[in-house]
Amino acid sequence: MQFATVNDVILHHQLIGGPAGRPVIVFSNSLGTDFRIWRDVVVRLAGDYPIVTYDKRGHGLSDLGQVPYSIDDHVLDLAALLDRLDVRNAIICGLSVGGMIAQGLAAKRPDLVKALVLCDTAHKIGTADMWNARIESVETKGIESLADAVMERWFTPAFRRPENAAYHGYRTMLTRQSAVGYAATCAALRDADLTESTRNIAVPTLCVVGDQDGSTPPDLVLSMAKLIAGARYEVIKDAGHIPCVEQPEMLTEMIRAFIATLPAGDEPHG
Ligand SMILES: O=C(O)CCC(=O)CC(=O)O
Repeated sequence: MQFATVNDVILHHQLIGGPAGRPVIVFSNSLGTDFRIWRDVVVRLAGDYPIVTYDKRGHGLSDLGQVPYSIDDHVLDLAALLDRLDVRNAIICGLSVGGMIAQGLAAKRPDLVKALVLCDTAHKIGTADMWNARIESVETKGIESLADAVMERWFTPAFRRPENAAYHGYRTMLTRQSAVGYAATCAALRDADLTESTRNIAVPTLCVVGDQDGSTPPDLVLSMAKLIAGARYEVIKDAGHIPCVEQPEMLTEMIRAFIATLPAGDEPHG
């Protein structure tokens, strides 16, 4: 099954089976991307763990739904998708807005969350003025008008070489997203301040960030890690905002090492 209707939107997703008794790893992606950004991490983990990837509403092949969105809309979508797939007690790995969705899920549906990997994200990202300016640009001039500036935050200069086909491919991924879904998710980011609920996160948590992240820099991610009791904090060298694309091997190793520290539990999935 690749498409499921939850909360009145069709969500594009993928469930890759894995050995029984292993926790499911769920990946939630960032603003302006779809679940293909996780590919190079997923291929390294597939076979060892069941894996769920999905396109949040307004992105990839998922529906737009009612706009604008709140973080709760995205959180409730993921909760409903995991209920539909009969996944509980999962490791939720979220990048940027996907990491805010992961934090929100841990607060709202702790039964679904065994542990968190919070990647290049924070409890609060940007300011209202910044998001309102971004929404206005997207609505009046389209995503293309922002794309070069976004690429500078997402990727290191080494990745942005003109001859790097992957760089052009991910730029195309950004510009082909729905401008309406992108702006609606900017509104969700603008309105989200998870400081209080993130302070109460009680599951094992790994916080990671690219050393050259221009969207959620290391200091910001560290400030989130400090809110969460016992959280680990790791910096990935030679990566911008999207280490699953730029340094998938390093990120996968960090995820594996983190999972090795987790207690075994009851991890059913359908
Ligand atoms: O990537 C996200 O989900 C939000 C943070 C952001 O603004 C990314 C960007 O710099 O475009």
